[in-house]
Amino acid sequence: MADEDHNGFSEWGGYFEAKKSKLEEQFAAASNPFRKSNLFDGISIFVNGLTNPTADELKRIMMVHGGTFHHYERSHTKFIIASNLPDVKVRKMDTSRIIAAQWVVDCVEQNRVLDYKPYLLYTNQKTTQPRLNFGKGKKNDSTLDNSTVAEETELDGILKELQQDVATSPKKHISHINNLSATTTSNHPNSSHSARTAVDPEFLNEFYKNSRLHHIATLGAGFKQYVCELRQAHGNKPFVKRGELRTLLVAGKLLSEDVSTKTPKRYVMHIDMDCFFVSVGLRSHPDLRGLPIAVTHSKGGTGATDVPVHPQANRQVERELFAQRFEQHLHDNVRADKVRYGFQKNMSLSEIASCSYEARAKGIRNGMFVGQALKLCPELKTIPYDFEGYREVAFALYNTVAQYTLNIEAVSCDEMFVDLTDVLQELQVDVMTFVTHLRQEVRDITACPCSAGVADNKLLARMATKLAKPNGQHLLQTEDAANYMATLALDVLPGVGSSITYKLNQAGLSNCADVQQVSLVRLEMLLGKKMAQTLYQNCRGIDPRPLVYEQQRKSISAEVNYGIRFSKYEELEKFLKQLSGEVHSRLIEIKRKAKSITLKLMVRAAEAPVETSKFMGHGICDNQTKSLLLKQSTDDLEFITQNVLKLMKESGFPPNELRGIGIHLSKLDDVVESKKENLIMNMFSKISEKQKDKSINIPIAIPIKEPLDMKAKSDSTNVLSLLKNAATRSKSNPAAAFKIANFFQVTATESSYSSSSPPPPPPMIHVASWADCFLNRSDLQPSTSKAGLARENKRLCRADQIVTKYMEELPQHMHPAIHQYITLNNKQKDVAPTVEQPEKQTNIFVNPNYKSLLATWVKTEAVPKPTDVNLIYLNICDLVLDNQMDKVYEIMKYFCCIVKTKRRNSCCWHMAYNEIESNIQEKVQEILDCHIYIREAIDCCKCQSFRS
Ligand SMILES: Nc1ccn([C@H]2C[C@H](O)[C@@H](COP(=O)(O)OP(=O)(O)OP(=O)(O)O)O2)c(=O)n1
Ligand SMILES: [Mg+2]
Repeated sequence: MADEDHNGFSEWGGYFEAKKSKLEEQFAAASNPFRKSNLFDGISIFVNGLTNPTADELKRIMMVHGGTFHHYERSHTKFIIASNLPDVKVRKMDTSRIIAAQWVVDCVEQNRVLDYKPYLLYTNQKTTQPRLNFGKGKKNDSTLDNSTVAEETELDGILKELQQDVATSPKKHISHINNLSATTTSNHPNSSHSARTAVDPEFLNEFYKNSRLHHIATLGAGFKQYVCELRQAHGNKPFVKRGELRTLLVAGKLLSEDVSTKTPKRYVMHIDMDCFFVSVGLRSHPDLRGLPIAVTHSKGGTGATDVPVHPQANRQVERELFAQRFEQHLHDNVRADKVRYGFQKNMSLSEIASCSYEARAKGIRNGMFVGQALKLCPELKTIPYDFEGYREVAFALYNTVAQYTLNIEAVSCDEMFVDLTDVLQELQVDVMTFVTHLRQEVRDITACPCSAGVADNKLLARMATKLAKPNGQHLLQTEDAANYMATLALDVLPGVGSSITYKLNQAGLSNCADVQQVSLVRLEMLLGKKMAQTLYQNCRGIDPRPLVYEQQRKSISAEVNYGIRFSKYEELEKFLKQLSGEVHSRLIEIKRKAKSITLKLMVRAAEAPVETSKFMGHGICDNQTKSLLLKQSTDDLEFITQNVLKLMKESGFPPNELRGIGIHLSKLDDVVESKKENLIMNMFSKISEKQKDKSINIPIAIPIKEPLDMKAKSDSTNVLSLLKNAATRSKSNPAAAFKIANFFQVTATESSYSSSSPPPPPPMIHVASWADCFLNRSDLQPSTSKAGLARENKRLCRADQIVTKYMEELPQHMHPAIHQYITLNNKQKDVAPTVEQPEKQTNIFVNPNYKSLLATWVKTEAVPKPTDVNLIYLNICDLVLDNQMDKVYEIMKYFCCIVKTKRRNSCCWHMAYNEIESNIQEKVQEILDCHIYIREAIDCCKCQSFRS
């Protein structure tokens, strides 16, 4: 079958081969306890079409009498049981194996295997068309004799008895089953138990080839890496596709709104393939387009609503236990409902990875069990996985976007965020025209539809995609965000899972609209500071998270939660060695070393049935983890394996109680990162060398020539003096001059400067040296991480703004000197920290003694130096960005109180405080779209500082 060649199972003999083997094993496992004889030992049947007895009944007969029932026809299927088959079908078949169902019945009746030839349905006298054999088959299809009926009744009786046994008395059931298993296991040493469990040395390979979660996780991680590589390889080269698009726009082949007059705005796009696995699958099943389709391991049809269930499993018990756990411990009603409706008797527990929108219209959802889905929509068609296809389409999607921009944050194989600001500005194209063009290109290349959402942040862009799906696009305007968010449920927000939803529900908050009505303080009481602040913003559509383009792996793991059935420690040890090898090879692949090893175990819960409803599944488990922090990072297989075995031994769980095992390597060091660090170190050492050289050239104080004709004064170390002097001399802006002069006249009476003082300081702007600064140089240590640097840049821009604003009322002629000051001050900040203490805490308010720091500063300094004012502002700003609004409030309140106690130069401090406060208010407005109310305020008639 063509599909099988591309479905990732080819090495396994193809998807259906794998599936068929599994079903055979399931059948064998389920049959063992029912077995009464080995009459049909070595005989397999496949039932094609309607028969009498029915396929179900024949299946039970085979179970009881040691035969094999094939759900699919296989090359080694001994007999095909049928009553009538279409000619076209028969022509292609080996008719020498097609027999009537009565043969089975007669064999049971006579308790021996009869010659099948008289039961052949066709004789091959004609080569073109086999002739229907009106012999035994026909006669026997018409009625069942009494003995068959009796046999059927007996079989039904056995089954009912077993089921009742199972339902009413778990203990009795288990001992009964154990007895049965003991006999059957000894009779069948090669039973399925070892064939497809983790005991089988081939198991791990096969598991990973078939595990969809493994495939999507690998692809997702792969694309994060891929984006990094593309970005590094691209450098500053132009994007070819932008040129092509420009040509189309110029030629009028693509019509765009005129955007040239619009203010540049940030545009974040979220793009996601529609029912990804289905869309890829439909490329090779075009005839199924428009129908309810699901991708799953299950073949669907009646096979999915009537699966053989291991008699040791107890679906009813398991269903209730699962539901209770989800509801009571995890408050996860979605999953509780999933098991309640999906664990019904004999329904397939295969999960639907993806379903078409036609299936969704019938109530089917991704992740639902196939059995339940078929109850909702019996005509649901299932198609197999096509892992190679997903890879191919995912690459096409990423490559298409990457030809326009590499400002891509990879999310998964079918989903990413893209910052379009830059490409839109360059092409002067309107955002939705661009998105239409891009989506069409993706569709042309992949033959799969995708949807896109656009907004000014990631959260809103993702929400916009929800509005766009399927096969659409949506622009969510910032001004509509809060109203739109109010319509949404809480669990659509990032990081809001079942337990947070539960907590909020308990507090009477059931959706985003409710949360919008609640104060931040109340949310903090409910959820803790960090989550509360995120939720406070998110439910209003505010999301300050930047896009992360170069994502680093933080951990790597290999987990198996299927087929884990050990009886001896040796089997477990062998498997742990194999799994260690697997996780080790993944570590080597990404060229990393790990410092922490964690063993994750799923241990059968005490109350859980020994065998699981899902064939070889994990059932209800308690999760246990054991970790080890190594002295040194390692990528040594032997060392990792030894530690894994040690952790296993320490855990003390018996091998037969394990249902899932995972090895997790974390605290990864990074070859690339350490290279980068070296680069940074080198760069810094070069800078500091340059700085040494430059130190001769860079003056600590820069003489400003005209127009300031002020005399030099060595102790003029702050901008205030400059402001004062400038103000008193300002002629160009009388109003400002008046204001500033007024201010300084007032301060002058209190300060050492007075109108009667000697001539003002010289025309020098002092570059505040670290020694001048009240706070440590290390307090201004910029972070070397990317995020830190980005934040630092933002802070520095802001620092410029505050100084600029601080002095904006100065006459124009002073500006060059001030700019010079800022530039040098920033340069100093950039270089200085690397010379001495390269790693130190950035934010001074992290220090628990920050209040006394503030107090000492205000008390000991005569006037606030701009360096310190900036530092305080920047550090508070960081707290705003980190959503630590309580702390911001606390600091500002305290700062204001202290400033109010200042007697000398009080108005300088008033001005500094007000400057910081108004800038912080601006920042809060920008980020949280609100105003922070600070109870304390400066109320000074001298400098006219009043809260507006
Ligand atoms: N638990 C999961 C999550 C995802 N997938 C696979 C199947 C999906 O097709 C694909 C992409 O996941 P999406 O969440 O994007 O789902 P779809 O693309 O199927 O649907 P939608 O149109 O809602 O995006 O990943 C999976 O197998 N199991
Ligand atoms: Mg998708």
